[in-house]
Amino acid sequence: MSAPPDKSFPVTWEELHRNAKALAWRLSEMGPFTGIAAVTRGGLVPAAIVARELDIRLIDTVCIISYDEFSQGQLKVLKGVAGDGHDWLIVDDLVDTGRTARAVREMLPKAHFATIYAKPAGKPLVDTYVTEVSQDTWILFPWDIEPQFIQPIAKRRNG
Ligand SMILES: O=P(O)(O)OC[C@H]1O[C@H](OP(=O)(O)OP(=O)(O)O)[C@H](O)[C@@H]1O
Ligand SMILES: Nc1nc2[nH]cnc2c(=O)[nH]1
Ligand SMILES: [Mg+2]
Repeated sequence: MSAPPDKSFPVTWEELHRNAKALAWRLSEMGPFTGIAAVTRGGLVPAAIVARELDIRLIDTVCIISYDEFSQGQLKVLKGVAGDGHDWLIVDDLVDTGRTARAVREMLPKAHFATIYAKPAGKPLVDTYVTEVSQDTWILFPWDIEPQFIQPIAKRRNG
């Protein structure tokens, strides 16, 4: 198991819902979209929220394995989507290095690619995003975390 990057950016369910709705507001001025391709697994919850807001009922999945916890390995595509992505929206939770986005874009070159979060290296690969996060920060999604005791700052500083 590799270690997480030093800086973390925890996201609550409420913040995620608010940001996914902000993404939907932006996307509502584009399209209309025939359907959504959610990039599993991180894109599933954002795609559900965007689909609800844009009244899209046709949802498919692009299934990719990329990261094992905090380190990226060889990309493995388990399942794609038929067609070239014309009038389709791709939704993922974030772009980091952009490797996943690049692979999905190659599969669906005509689709509109949207994420909630974008780090600088992956930003050029996304058509629409909501929040930029620095490259050395790890975003912690609500489904990856649970509340637990944490030492006061003073104690953490003094070792
Ligand atoms: O821009 P990149 O460096 O390629 O990273 C971005 C991808 O990494 C995460 O997925 P992950 O592989 O962790 O799988 P998961 O969605 O199943 O959690 C995230 O959901 C993006 O899909
Ligand atoms: N949860 C999470 N998954 C990622 N995959 C690539 N970058 C990240 C990140 O910052 N957070
Ligand atoms: Mg993912």
